[in-house]
Amino acid sequence: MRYISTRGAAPELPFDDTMLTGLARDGGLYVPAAIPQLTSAEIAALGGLSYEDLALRVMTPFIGDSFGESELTDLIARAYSGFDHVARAPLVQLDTNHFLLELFHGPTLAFKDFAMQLIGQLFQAVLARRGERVTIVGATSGDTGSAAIEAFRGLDNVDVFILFPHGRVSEVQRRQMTTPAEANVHALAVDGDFDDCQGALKAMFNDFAFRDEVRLAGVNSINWARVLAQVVYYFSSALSLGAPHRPVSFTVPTGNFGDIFAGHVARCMGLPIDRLVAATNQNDILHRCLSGQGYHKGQVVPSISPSMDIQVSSNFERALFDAYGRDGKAVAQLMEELSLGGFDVSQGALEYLREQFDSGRASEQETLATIRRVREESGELLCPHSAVGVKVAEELRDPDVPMITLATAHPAKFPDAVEQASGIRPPLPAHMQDLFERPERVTRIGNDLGALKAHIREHVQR
Ligand SMILES: Cc1ncc(COP(=O)(O)O)c(C=O)c1O
Ligand SMILES: N[C@@H](CCOP(=O)(O)O)C(=O)O
Repeated sequence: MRYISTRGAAPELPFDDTMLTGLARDGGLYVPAAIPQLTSAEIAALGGLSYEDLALRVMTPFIGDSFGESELTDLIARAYSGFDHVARAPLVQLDTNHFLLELFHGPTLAFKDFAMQLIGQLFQAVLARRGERVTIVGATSGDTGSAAIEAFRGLDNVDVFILFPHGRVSEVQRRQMTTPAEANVHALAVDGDFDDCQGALKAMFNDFAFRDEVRLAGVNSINWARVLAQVVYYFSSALSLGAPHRPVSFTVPTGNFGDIFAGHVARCMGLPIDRLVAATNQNDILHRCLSGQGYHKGQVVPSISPSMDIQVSSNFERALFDAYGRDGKAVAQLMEELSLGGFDVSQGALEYLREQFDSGRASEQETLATIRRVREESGELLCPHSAVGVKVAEELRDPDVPMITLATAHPAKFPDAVEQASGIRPPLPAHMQDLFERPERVTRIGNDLGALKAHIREHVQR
């Protein structure tokens, strides 16, 4: 399996190099040169497997010979051993034909653990094999950062620097990032929003001298391995509800477009998915774009679902690559226009995108009302991101097709919003009970690329 860049001007790579490289050297994102296909009979044969066995079967065609089967089996087993639910991604029923896919049973209580716990294992295996070390820099609106720190804390051959927007993550999220004591963990509170953090990260990748000097690696969904690991739970949940004999739909709380893009990949592999719905909060650039209004940046507005407070949605580039017939030059041109404020999508590309993705948005009041109502009606306590998903799913779903809404985080990560909506303050699980007593270690830093690079150079362990 070879990987190519969405901007068409970077070297093709195998899976392991793609994973270590992160952003392609032409500024694009890596995607498989061709998506592996499964027949209906092959999908049916995946029914009843454990999550780990399913992960092996779904991911192997993308990984090629970068890892042997027994090594990969072992790494997958280690990745998911810290989850607190034997099904890893259990489904619960909310209503007739409406299901919630609980993706928050990993160590940091968000869907990011599915990919990050695995990537932690894959990185360690490749770095040990090659005798290399890397500097991971990540941008986060709250959940990627804590998941990355959890996956890489204490490793000898990795430093991890996490850029998060100061004052714009929940207190639980912040403490998850600032309380680990390991010397290789560096939490940086940036005076800016998530787009500033992600912009700085991409600029670091595009500065080849810096990139090569610190041996920069990325674990945001820039990294194809992140998207790949997330494809698995689309299969596990659809199989539970009768795939491939019965199509299902998904609604995905969306910000950086990585999670829903994983659903798109599952569908391209042959999983019968009827609708893939992107649900946004008031930062609704994706919903506006899919509604035909072009992709034009505005200000990021803080919300009660802070992990989705994003305007420049990184993985949308992967969808645009497909929408523009895999024309890297066309995508590079669009990204150039985006750096100046935005772009209009051509008619043909828009038709493709609208065939693949539906969309909707939830306001702050609608999100709060959904948390309250779902709690009363079903007993399920939603985090605000999952509530955005449920609200949009209820609006758009076809009653005859099972709808699966992704519950992307545990409500205890956002206790203020959940309490405001429901009157219930969700307790942290046992392993995080003392989170508020642990000492914090964080560097406040300006939204300044030079200062960020200087800080990383100074603190990286050589
Ligand atoms: C809890 C939560 N829900 C939803 C999202 C949006 O996911 P994506 O950025 O993959 O669209 C995020 C951030 O990624 C998140 O942390
Ligand atoms: N919501 C994310 C933003 C970064 O997304 P990623 O999937 O590209 O890592 C977060 O919680 O940090």
